[in-house]
Amino acid sequence: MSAPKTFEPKIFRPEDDGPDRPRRGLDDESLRTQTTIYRDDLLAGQTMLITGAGSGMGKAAAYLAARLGAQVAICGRDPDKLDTTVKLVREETGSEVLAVPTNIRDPEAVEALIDKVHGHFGGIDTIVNNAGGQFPQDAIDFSRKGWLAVIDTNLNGTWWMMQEAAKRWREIGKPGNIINIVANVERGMPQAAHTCAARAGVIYLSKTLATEWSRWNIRVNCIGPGVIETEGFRMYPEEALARFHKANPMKMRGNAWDVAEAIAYLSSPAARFINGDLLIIDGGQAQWGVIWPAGMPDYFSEDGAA
Ligand SMILES: CCCCCCCCC/C=C/C(=O)SCCNC(=O)CCNC(=O)[C@H](O)C(C)(C)COP(=O)(O)OP(=O)(O)OC[C@H]1O[C@@H](n2cnc3c(N)ncnc32)[C@H](O)[C@@H]1OP(=O)(O)O
Ligand SMILES: NC(=O)C1=CN([C@@H]2O[C@H](COP(=O)(O)OP(=O)(O)OC[C@H]3O[C@@H](n4cnc5c(N)ncnc54)[C@H](OP(=O)(O)O)[C@@H]3O)[C@@H](O)[C@H]2O)C=CC1
Repeated sequence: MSAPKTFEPKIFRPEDDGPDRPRRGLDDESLRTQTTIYRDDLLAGQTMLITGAGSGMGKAAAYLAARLGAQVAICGRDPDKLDTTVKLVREETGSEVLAVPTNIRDPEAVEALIDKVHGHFGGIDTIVNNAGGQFPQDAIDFSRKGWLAVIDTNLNGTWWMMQEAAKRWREIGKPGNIINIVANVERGMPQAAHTCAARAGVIYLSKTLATEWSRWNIRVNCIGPGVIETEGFRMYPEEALARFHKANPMKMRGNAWDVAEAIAYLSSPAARFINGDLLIIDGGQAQWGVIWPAGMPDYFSEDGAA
């Protein structure tokens, strides 16, 4: 008879696993060597604003966009992280990225950001709402502040960006393209209920706006990543991370480049007739597995109580 298990998830803070955790995700050296199927000038003449681009998928997307000829503006809260993207792009492409430290939760700061990018580049063609995140916890234990932080970042912050961008596009009579990075939430996700609520909100907001805003030639689409190995993995305990890839039938983790290439596609002329859609990039996780971002409680294990 197997020994009884005692695992119950508890609050996990990124520092709990110690300072020596492996750094995850594509580092600058790996980004520099990524290849792409796209032609060099695919995005030439286009200006893109990418949020949360000091790390992870946002950084990869900014770098790829610049490589494909786009003018790129980025934001995030931490200016030092943004600087690493500016430096990478400058060294690899010779282009200057406009970095504007901004908290997307602050609607006035978002308005100023849109103003600044318009002023600097003379317009914006594509906005990528990638900034976001959450912490893993059973919903019943969410603090009020924690719930509000996740909803405010992922739902409200994304909305402020969309509305400010669209108001400007309507005002100047120019077309627009919005790409929202959400998550694969179709079947919900235990220990991530706050983010599921926010992301589902963004998905259905996007589908609605794709209709309302088509009269101004503004397209709105979402990308739903599954398990994509990035710096963001620090938010999860090692024990949970060790199982993440088992949630998809390919039993692998995607990387930031997988998502960056999808962003480039949705930004390109090839996507001109795609509107209101959700592109899932998850290796088939939606049809197959489940993730427990804080670790699976005994109750749900095969030999757990039921
Ligand atoms: C998409 C797929 C789904 C998750 C499924 C996972 C599978 C897919 C793999 C990866 C998915 C990813 O998204 S990876 C990307 C992850 N990247 C990120 O999450 C980066 C950005 N995240 C954040 O900034 C934070 O997590 C977030 C809470 C959203 C905002 O933080 P802020 O800095 O504004 O706020 P804080 O001051 O830190 O926290 C505010 C309150 O939130 C609560 N709080 C914060 N951290 C907490 C913690 N670890 N455990 C409990 N509670 C916590 C506390 O009540 C805090 O108040 P006090 O008690 O007073 O402090
Ligand atoms: N990695 C994965 O498997 C998955 C990720 N996602 C989502 O994809 C997006 C990118 O994640 P990923 O690259 O993995 O993780 P990262 O943590 O590397 O990236 C998230 C970025 O968002 C920025 N950010 C967070 N809050 C704010 C804010 N209030 N204002 C402005 N910027 C903010 C962060 O920068 P700073 O701290 O400087 O503000 C950070 O650079 C996130 O929305 C994430 O939740 C969804 C599904 C799966």
